[in-house]
Amino acid sequence: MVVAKSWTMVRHFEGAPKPEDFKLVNTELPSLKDGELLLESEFLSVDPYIRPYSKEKLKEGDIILGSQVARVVESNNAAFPVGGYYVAYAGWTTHFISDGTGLDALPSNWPDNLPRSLALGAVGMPGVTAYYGLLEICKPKEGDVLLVNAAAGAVGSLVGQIGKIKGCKVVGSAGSDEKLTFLKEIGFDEAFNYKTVSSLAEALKTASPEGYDCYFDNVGGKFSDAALQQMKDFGRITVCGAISQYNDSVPPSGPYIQPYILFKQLLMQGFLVWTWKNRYPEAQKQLLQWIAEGKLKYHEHITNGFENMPAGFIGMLKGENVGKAIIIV
Ligand SMILES: NC(=O)C1=CN([C@@H]2O[C@H](COP(=O)(O)OP(=O)(O)OC[C@H]3O[C@@H](n4cnc5c(N)ncnc54)[C@H](OP(=O)(O)O)[C@@H]3O)[C@@H](O)[C@H]2O)C=CC1
Ligand SMILES: CCCCCCC/C=C/C=O
Repeated sequence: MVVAKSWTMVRHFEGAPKPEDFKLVNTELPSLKDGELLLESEFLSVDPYIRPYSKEKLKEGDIILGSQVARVVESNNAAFPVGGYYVAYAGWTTHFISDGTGLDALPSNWPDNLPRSLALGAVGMPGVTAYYGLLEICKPKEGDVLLVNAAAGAVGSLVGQIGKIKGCKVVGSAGSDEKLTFLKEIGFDEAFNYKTVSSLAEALKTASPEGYDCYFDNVGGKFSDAALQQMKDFGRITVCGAISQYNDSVPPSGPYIQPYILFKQLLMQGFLVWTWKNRYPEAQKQLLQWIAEGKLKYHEHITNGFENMPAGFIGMLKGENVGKAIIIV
């Protein structure tokens, strides 16, 4: 008999998630039926979307939302042999039974020397987000100036590097000086700490006095209010995330942005990676190639131990991570 350990939601989050919002439960899993397989999580992902999506998708007592790279340890389904690795959205759990629905095999050309955890990061959902969110909405051209915030994180660090590959000048903002050093190491031209600058408007002007052609927004809120005013005419904006607002229970009122969009003739579009689900392989192939060529660097922020998963999640939301936040079971 296999016992699955799972993190469940004690109560809906109010404000920032807290350790007491999570409860670890043990569940004995039943024997497999025909067509079923048992998987064991190897790496789990903690992502910002868990905070906003929990409200609509979970009820109290449910397993927390999330994805993992998991190995088949027992199988009654010939299509999923023992030893195979898959990305699943089974939530925060060490073991789970599946009939194969929704399991995504790692790309077939996965190099032996690459950690499988990258299937949750640079070659997974965040990588695909950076790839299509930047290339299909911002449509960067050689010589464009690109701005990205939460720049040292999973998505932002890839957006900046893809911008460099496409010939942009890249400006990033992040929340610590350690992160600014990281951004310079991976090729950002300019970087500033949004927590310590005296004025966001001045920091944006100093980093690019001529303004910005492309803005990849992971943060929203006051940062976006300032960034919109620094856009060049006909600038393109990908609204990928709004992490500064995920803990708000009442939407804050901000400046009304229509005049900036109107008089600068900006293009601003929301992006959800699920819309690109059938084009994952194409992006993953290119991301793997850039990694192999040394053009795309990845960094992971590892939390060891399934029991530390809430701390890893809370820490990521607070900005403790450089690169992709990963839990090793
Ligand atoms: N639309 C889509 O399909 C997808 C959207 N996303 C979005 O992209 C964004 C980045 O996700 P991901 O790369 O996985 O996460 P990150 O690895 O970037 O981790 C989150 C980061 O957000 C920053 N942050 C937290 N609170 C604030 C705040 N109040 N103001 C500014 N920055 C803050 C922190 O960095 P710092 O130290 O710099 O503050 C933290 O490290 C999120 O908004 C997420 O929701 C992600 C995947 C798919
Ligand atoms: C229930 C799974 C939701 C995955 C959402 C991926 C898009 C992310 C949006 C914001 O972070």
